[in-house]
Amino acid sequence: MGADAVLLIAAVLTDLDIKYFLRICKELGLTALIEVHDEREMERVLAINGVQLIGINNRSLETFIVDTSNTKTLLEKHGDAIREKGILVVGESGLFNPDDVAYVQNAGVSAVLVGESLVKQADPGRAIAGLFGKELVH
Ligand SMILES: O=P(O)(O)OC[C@@H](O)[C@@H](O)c1c[nH]c2ccccc12
Repeated sequence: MGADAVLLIAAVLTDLDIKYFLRICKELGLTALIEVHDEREMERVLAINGVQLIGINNRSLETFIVDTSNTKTLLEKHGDAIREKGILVVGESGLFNPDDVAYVQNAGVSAVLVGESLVKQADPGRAIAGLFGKELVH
């Protein structure tokens, strides 16, 4: 047992903190998912070397307002730079159905981070399949 990855939230870390944590992660063999919510955070994180995974949080951690178009807006602006660097993007928060997942996928994410819509359901396997528009056959 143990952790495979850590979440580094750009909103609460300085650039120096992020660089320092990235070095520690590398040393420990941990993958760092660096989370951004807005343009400024995205620009800060793109300027840091060695970033492999960026999570775009659709939820503001200040207001808790969720807006999935945040992923689209940030990828429209920074998608080229992200692809050039070979960074993978995770779409985070507010994803409840296959349409939501397809929307962030079309915007350019390679993975999704889902909480609420899965934890509220009794059968997690079925719930994950449902999120991708598939039915689980037991
Ligand atoms: O429950 P949701 O809307 O599916 O969101 C999951 C996840 O993105 C969210 O829990 C999260 C992502 N980054 C965070 C930082 C702090 C607290 C919570 C989060």
